[in-house]
Amino acid sequence: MAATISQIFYGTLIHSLSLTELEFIHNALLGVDNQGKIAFLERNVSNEQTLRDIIKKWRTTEDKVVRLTNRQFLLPGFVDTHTHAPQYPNAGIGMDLPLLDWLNKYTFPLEQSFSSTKFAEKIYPIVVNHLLRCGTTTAVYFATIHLESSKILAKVVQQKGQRGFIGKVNMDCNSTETYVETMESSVKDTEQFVEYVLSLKNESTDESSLVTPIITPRFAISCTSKLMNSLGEIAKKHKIPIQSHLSENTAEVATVNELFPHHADYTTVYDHHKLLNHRTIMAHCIHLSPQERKLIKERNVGISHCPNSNFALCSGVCNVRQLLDEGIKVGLGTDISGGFSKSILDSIRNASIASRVIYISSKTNDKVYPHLTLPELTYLATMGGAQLVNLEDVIGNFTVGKEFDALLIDSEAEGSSMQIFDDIDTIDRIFEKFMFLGDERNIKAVFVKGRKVSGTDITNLEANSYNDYSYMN
Ligand SMILES: O=c1[nH]c(=O)c2nc[nH]c2[nH]1
Ligand SMILES: [Zn+2]
Repeated sequence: MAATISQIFYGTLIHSLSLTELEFIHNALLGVDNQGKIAFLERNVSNEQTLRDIIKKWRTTEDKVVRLTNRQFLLPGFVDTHTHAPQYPNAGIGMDLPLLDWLNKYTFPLEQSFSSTKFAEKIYPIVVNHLLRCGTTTAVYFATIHLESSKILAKVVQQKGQRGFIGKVNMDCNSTETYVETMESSVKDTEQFVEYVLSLKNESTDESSLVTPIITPRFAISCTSKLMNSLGEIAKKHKIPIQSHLSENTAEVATVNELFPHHADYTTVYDHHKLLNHRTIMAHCIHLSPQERKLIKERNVGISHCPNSNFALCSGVCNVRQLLDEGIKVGLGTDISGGFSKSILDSIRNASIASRVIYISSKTNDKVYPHLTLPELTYLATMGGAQLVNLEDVIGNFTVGKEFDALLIDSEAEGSSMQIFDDIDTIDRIFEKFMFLGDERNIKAVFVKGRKVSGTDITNLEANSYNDYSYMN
């Protein structure tokens, strides 16, 4: 029996077919079923009769059709593969220090405030709302060491309908006196947290299946060997993902080498504790040796590239071209508040600039690393991220059968900072302008699994202009 169609979009769709192939589908007719899945995608539906025939074939009605203007298009939702929800109040401050000092001065004191569940209840809904507004349909979150506040983040993500991977942070050494756990409590609380998030999945509402627990040793400096071993076991037992930081800053790498002198390198420390596998996401990975990259590739670990953070904390410039050439999975992350922006559009722009820095400095060398192209940047923000969270068969582009995580982009939204010129700007130019000049004002609606989770009324796109700034409050 044919699926029940709940919504149909008619207009331009833009998505990645592969790392290098960006597809523009003009006069596309895309149907979403009542399970939030893409039921059909017809190309070049250029006349009304064909449109009506297709609608009839799917036993649905024309009132389900949302007609995009020729200044609008659909994009797959963005995947933020690395961000710290509790650090959001610090976004935009504290760029005067390198990583380890920055953690001690700015980050740990703020994270410690989440010992108060009241504080978590106040901050986390704002974070999730703002990320959704920016088009982040899937986010991979670090919370803090606190069990109850971490549960609140998971619950908020679930309630707001975002696809989320939520980690209670683990730290049992080398922190401040007040922001640290014992090994035993860290393991116990992590087990409880995992059970809680898995139980959210089993609730009967539809959106409940969108949250997943992720094991989150902060980094090797703040975890004892015993703790890392236990966390590897918990991840294995529940078949759940793992996230951490790796090789972000040279002082961090030197400290890890001092703390774990029996291991060949930083990557091997995690490998020894069974923390590297196809479900692992490692943020940064700027200063990896060739042997470390080989191990990352062998274990099929994904790397979250967070260029804003890498520039802001002066950590270094990651050679993403080299990682891609070596067949390593890469996605983009905002890394709030190491990175000062909450938007994956900003990650796209900084990834572009970082790749140009690498290209410029490689031009005089034997090995030249070409900078990332627009199709590659689009892929990293959508399909690349989907790969990191092992959802490449579920989200990331508009393949029939996938779930509809999408953004409705309006290049002429009210207050938009993109300038469109009628006689010059074709849709491919408009798309490129959006990627480099657009912002959340241009993101008219955000869908996760077919459900609108952010944005304005889309029933009459010609008539409605975007003027809802309520999220600013
Ligand atoms: O950018 C970062 N942000 C953090 O919070 C962190 N903790 C360890 N290493 C880190 N890097
Ligand atoms: Zn981080």
